[in-house]
Amino acid sequence: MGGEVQVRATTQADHEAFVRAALPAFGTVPDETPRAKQWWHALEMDRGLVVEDDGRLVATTGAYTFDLTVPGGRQVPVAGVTCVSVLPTHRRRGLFTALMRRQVQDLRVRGEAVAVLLASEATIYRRCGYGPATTAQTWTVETARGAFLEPVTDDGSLELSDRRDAAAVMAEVYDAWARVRHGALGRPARHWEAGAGMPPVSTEHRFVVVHRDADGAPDGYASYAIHDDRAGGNGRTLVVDEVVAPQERVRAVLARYCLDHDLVDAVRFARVAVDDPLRWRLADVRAAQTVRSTDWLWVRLLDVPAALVARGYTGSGRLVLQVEDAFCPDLSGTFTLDVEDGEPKCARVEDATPDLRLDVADLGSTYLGGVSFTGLVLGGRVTESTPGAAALADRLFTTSTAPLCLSWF
Ligand SMILES: CC(=O)SCCNC(=O)CCNC(=O)[C@H](O)C(C)(C)COP(=O)(O)OP(=O)(O)OC[C@H]1O[C@@H](n2cnc3c(N)ncnc32)[C@H](O)[C@@H]1OP(=O)(O)O
Repeated sequence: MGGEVQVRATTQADHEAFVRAALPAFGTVPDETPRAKQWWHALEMDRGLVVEDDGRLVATTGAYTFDLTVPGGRQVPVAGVTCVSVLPTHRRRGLFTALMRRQVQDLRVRGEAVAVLLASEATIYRRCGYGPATTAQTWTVETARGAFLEPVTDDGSLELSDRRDAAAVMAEVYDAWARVRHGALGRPARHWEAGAGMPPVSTEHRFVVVHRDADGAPDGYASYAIHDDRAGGNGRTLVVDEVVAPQERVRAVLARYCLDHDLVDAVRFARVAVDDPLRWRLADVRAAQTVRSTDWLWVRLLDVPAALVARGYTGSGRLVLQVEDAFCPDLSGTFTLDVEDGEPKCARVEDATPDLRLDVADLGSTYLGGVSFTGLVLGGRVTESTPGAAALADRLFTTSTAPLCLSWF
């Protein structure tokens, strides 16, 4: 293949070829993947893009239609970019770049102000304007050190179920949680139905303990499996995929259930926020060991004013932001952000002197309130032209709890 890279949109008829083209880049074989792990059944083929070489698909990308909960509580429609792949035989010829350019154009035409993704490598996506906006941690707590400082009061009840029987209740509780947690992505019904994702969305077996309030309404769940590695000297570990409950007290009840489980030496909590309050419940504040900490959701603003007015802020203030977007130069510009009692107005301006100069990827990092402007100034990413502008931006943008995304896509 030579000349300009030709990108074309997919249809449903491309589904099998798309999957067969995308999976080798990740080292996965479709025919050998158990049904419970076949996440590709929820792909939206009317949103896919591919490159062909001699009639064969050699590069792919797709997008899911999600809602993202932003600071202030609105749920904003976003593109969940996925399946970015180039066959190993066709790398470093600009196919990825061509796909991502076309995708950004398509998403803007659809009117999506924000795109998000989970990055396989941290070095790929900044060039396309994405910045890391949430962090996911994994904590291990030895059950012998897992006592709480104070008991958690509860007038509800717990019921043990599994992924198959509890799916409808999990979807309901998850939706209630996602509506109140900034950084959360909605989980469309077709993802649960197709088992598209990682546990507990995939249909692999999981124990699911459901919490019900005093009236019997479900208001929390924990999904987990127990790994037995006594032969390897590591004992039994209860591995929690997610503890989901809109109320923190109910999350604590579910965490207590996991820590009290019989015949378990340690509990591993996956997808935990950096500031998860579980740490403060524990009598031994060193008991929760962070065994992994990684960037999770990456954010790319496709329409700066629309994205900035979609979220809420804290207090009042005025900033002029000069945003550089090398990947989409026509999106570069200077914008005023006027916030009054948390409510924003944002406009593109031609002649204002900027308070902060930053790359669109860095604005993406700050969008959900989990990354501070001050940190980015100190790290050499953001230029502060007006003294105190980064501190003002932090007061406006930063949220009192860290954003959290539990989705895998
Ligand atoms: C949301 C998701 O789907 S995450 C999954 C991403 N996909 C994967 O990890 C699968 C394995 N990797 C791949 O399929 C490919 O290597 C891709 C998609 C990452 C890159 O595809 P390519 O077509 O080779 O990229 P392309 O030729 O457009 O490169 C553009 C630039 O990015 C750089 N680049 C490409 N891949 C990487 C990488 N993994 N790390 C750092 N830089 C990279 C190139 O060097 C090039 O830089 P330059 O413009 O300075 O010369």
